[in-house]
Amino acid sequence: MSRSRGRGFRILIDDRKELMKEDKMEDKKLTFIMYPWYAMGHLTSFLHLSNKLAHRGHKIFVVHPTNTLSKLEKFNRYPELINFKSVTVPHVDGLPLGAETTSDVPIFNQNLLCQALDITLPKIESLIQEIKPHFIFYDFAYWVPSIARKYKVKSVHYCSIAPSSVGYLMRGENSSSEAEMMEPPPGFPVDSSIKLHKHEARLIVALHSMGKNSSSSGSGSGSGSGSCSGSVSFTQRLLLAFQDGDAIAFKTTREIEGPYCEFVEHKFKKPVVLAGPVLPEPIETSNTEEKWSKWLEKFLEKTVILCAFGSECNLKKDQFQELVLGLELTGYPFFAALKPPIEAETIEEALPEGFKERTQGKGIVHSGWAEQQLMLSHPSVGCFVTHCGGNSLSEAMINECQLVLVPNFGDQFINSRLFGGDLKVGVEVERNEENGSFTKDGVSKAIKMVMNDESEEGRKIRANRAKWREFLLSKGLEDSYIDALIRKLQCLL
Ligand SMILES: C[C@@H]1O[C@H](OP(=O)(O)OP(=O)(O)OC[C@H]2O[C@@H](n3ccc(=O)[nH]c3=O)[C@H](O)[C@@H]2O)[C@H](O)[C@H](O)[C@H]1O
Repeated sequence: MSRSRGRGFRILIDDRKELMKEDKMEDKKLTFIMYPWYAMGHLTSFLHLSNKLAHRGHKIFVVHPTNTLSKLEKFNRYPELINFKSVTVPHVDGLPLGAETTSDVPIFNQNLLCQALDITLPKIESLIQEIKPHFIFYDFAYWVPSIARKYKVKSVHYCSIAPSSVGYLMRGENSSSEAEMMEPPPGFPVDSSIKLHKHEARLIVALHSMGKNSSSSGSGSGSGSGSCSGSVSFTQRLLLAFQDGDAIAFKTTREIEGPYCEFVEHKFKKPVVLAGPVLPEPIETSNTEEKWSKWLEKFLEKTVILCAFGSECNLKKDQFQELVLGLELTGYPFFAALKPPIEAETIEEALPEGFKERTQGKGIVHSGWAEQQLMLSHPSVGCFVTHCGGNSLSEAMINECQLVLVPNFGDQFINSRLFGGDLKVGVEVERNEENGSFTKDGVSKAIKMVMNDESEEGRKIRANRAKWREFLLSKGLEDSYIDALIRKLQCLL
């Protein structure tokens, strides 16, 4: 009897002994420490996986920024097995006072947040000594594997960024030019639609050089010696994080990103294990969400446009205004959860002239946090205008809303090409090639295309969207991936 247990892990089982050994292994309950990068998109991603592991009786300790616990507790479906371990972010010169996650820090200063987390090394080491886990799942903290090895703990880089993004963006220490970054790296999957526009490549090259030659309060020398270096650049950090662990895990499926996973496995010469779709568990509604749910109920099914740009994105004021004017231009009701634009203190002062009056009762631009998972599942929501953050896309894909893609930074560009190009489950808003700006007409056009355009392209996108949603929700898919992941992890022990 042969049983495929996931990519590249095919075993011909020809006797009960082998099955008995395997079943015995599956009974072994594991203990994990989860140490995510302090970004909401990463914190929620690690928690979603923790729920799947806890569902199978494994024990998990999740390291989190102290004051963000209130936003995270609601995701914990197994409080008897998933324990939060608060590790406060030390202050580093240049970080806003009290900064805890990427949403508190301007994007090009986030290397300071990296350096602040580097200072938590001794705390993480003492957690490993105290908890004695089988595994530590880590993120950007490239020094975790060297610490884990001291205590014979296996380390897995659980990457919240998709393999297509890792394969495309991680080019090596010597930063690529804009022209090189516009094209895929050598050996990239041939039928991939992923390329970068000029303005996107420019931002990526700037991101990769973030933190280069920065003096810092981090301590010790490079990885491998159980300490960390304060002057490591963002690129070096990510490369080390991929190179030094015992395995790399992604939240994706072979069916969607198999060729990209193989490219990454070959590039880093490291086992790549897949957690599958890691579908978010339903979360409890709160009073605030009740209020928004009642507002949404006023409208016909699948007619409201939901717009949210994640926990980090601050648009420039002119783009913020083009976005909300584009929502208005469609004539559909809309709910936008956006952070105030860079040049404004509040959403109010950033809204275009007369906008509030014109959209009274039909449109809301909400400043701050709205439970996106709940909003996406509401029957009135028919379209999701997203910045293409990894979690936002996976949360949207299991709901019925159509997708309009407005990537802003980093891996969001690659996610947008993957969903709008390879999978064709959504449409990208047209951008100015030189500076990447979009217009209200472009926003409105993209929304109408996916919502009601009877063109061949509109129909094709809606059909693909339904097909991939059905695949991700198919019975047994998620369990098969999580069970295969656990088996592969047990083989690492
Ligand atoms: C992996 C990486 O996470 C980062 O985080 P970011 O917060 O931007 O986006 P998401 O991953 O969508 O994560 C955002 C998470 O916050 C939730 N949310 C956000 C805003 C809000 O008002 N209410 C909510 O509930 C949302 O439901 C999702 O779970 C970067 O984008 C990066 O590009 C992405 O690939």
